[in-house]
Amino acid sequence: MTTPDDHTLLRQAISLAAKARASGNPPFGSLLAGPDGTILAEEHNSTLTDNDVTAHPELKLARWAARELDAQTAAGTTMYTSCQPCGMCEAVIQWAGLRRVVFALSNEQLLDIRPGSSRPPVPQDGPALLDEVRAAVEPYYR
Ligand SMILES: Nc1ccnc(=O)[nH]1
Repeated sequence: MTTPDDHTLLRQAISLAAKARASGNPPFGSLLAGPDGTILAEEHNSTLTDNDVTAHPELKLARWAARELDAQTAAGTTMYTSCQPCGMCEAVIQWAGLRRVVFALSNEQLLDIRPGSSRPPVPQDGPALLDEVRAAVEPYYR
């Protein structure tokens, strides 16, 4: 459920998407609104100008929140974003302790506009060297 107040902030995220495009980047924009609704930080996509495929606004904001917000503030902070976060960003939003995301365009709707990015799953080999890795890891948790 989204409210008229959500829509006001969502419109600002959409204007950040336009700003991304004007700066030579794909059109995605996001912002964080704190527990009282004030805007804490804004970002737009900079994947092309930064030459960094991970430079999504959602990721940059979640990392900012992880560094700058205490747990209680993070839990009361909402991310407003022009497009639903991708899997990469969703995980980082979760780790940062944010508890609500409001998006305009869904990932499914984005697929109708733009073909999906084809990044195949990365093969992972392991586990291996259990004794050696346990010696490095276990003392930390004891
Ligand atoms: N939700 C998003 C999809 C693609 N790129 C972005 O920056 N954000």
